[in-house]
Amino acid sequence: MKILVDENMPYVDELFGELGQVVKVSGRTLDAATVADADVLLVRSVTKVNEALLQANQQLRFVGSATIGMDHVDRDYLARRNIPFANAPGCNAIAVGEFAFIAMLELAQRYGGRLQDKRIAIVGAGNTGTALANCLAAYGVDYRLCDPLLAQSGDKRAFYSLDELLGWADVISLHVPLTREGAHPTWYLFDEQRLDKLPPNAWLLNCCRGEVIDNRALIRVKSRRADLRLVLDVWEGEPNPMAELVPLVDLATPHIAGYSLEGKARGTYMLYQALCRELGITPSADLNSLLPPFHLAGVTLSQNIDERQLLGLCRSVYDVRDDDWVFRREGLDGRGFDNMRKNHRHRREFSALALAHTGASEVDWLSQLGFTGIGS
Ligand SMILES: NC(=O)c1ccc[n+]([C@@H]2O[C@H](COP(=O)([O-])OP(=O)(O)OC[C@H]3O[C@@H](n4cnc5c(N)ncnc54)[C@H](O)[C@@H]3O)[C@@H](O)[C@H]2O)c1
Ligand SMILES: O=C(O)[C@H](O)[C@H](O)COP(=O)(O)O
Repeated sequence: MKILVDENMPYVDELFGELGQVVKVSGRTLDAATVADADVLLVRSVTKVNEALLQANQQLRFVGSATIGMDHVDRDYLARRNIPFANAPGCNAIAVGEFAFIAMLELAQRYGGRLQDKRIAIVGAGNTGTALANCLAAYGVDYRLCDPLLAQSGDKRAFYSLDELLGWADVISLHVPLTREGAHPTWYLFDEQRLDKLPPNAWLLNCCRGEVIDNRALIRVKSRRADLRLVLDVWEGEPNPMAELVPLVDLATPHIAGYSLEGKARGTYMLYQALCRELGITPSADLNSLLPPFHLAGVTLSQNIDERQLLGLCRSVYDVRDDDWVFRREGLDGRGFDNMRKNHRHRREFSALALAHTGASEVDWLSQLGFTGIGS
């Protein structure tokens, strides 16, 4: 069985090696001829999976995408051809939630004031939005959710309209899929008109898909609104972000908000489980054994920590300023953008760091934030 895999998917040899011959390819440039004799195709978000890619292949048994987003996959076409498909919902939700939380702590530190005093609007309350909400709740930050689809579906949480939240929030964090149809499409959800309604001194974070914000309009609005603070992990026109936009952004990264080692491992593992199901095999590999140990054995806290110290703790797990710095230097063209993503292996989740305390400090809320608590 030939298993064609995007080269940016870690742990494929360990997980799929026993199921067939693993062949690694560039997902960005994958073509129909290369896919023609594959039995299994495993992609990431940069591969458009559609008729053009698959028409020469008559033997494909399974397509998997190690991502949450599915806007790159023509699922109707796969269904018409009876090709089973799986993605990895939730695999990198914790990574995205922690990324947005850390970015907010960075902005608070950079511009004064405390994150704890801000009001946060989370637009899209699915896996990643909820992961951010969990971080904010653990730290005691006031947040509200906007998700008309979940509101209609009977989700019992309190929901607000986007316009209500634009009148309430200091910070807006975007966590929606990219959709062009339906009652609540998200393509250019933040067009110029809506960007103009951002409250004074607002922070706007986009960790979902670049095209949820009209990036040209954002350049125009930001050029006349110096008060706005921007965190962009995703860009219209990836892998070529608009060069004029990057200097206007406080924290700029190349679509790596979900790129914790844990998140990537979970993504590959979820596809491994799905393929095993499809083949009628019991999965034998263990997810936890894939991850390397964290470089810090643990941290002992001797007193309660303030926001600056919390940021220090978060930075010891993942320092977003490193990625921002490299991105501005190397990531601005397509090759640099993709290279940075391909070589991105340094980030862990809060759970990698074990926290002990001496008794004088309170660490329960840090466990809720995601750190591993090991008591006193
Ligand atoms: N930057 C990254 O590395 C990264 C990582 C993971 C996911 N993503 C992107 O983020 C998106 C969200 O991920 P998720 O795991 O939270 O997905 P999800 O499907 O769990 O949640 C998305 C939520 O958005 C809601 N929604 C849809 N349209 C909306 C609208 N117009 N207004 C408000 N809410 C709306 C949906 O009802 C859903 O609850 C993914 O589709 C993917 O494109 C990016
Ligand atoms: O949708 C997702 O899961 C994320 O956007 C994911 O992190 C994208 O990463 P990629 O597949 O492009 O490597």
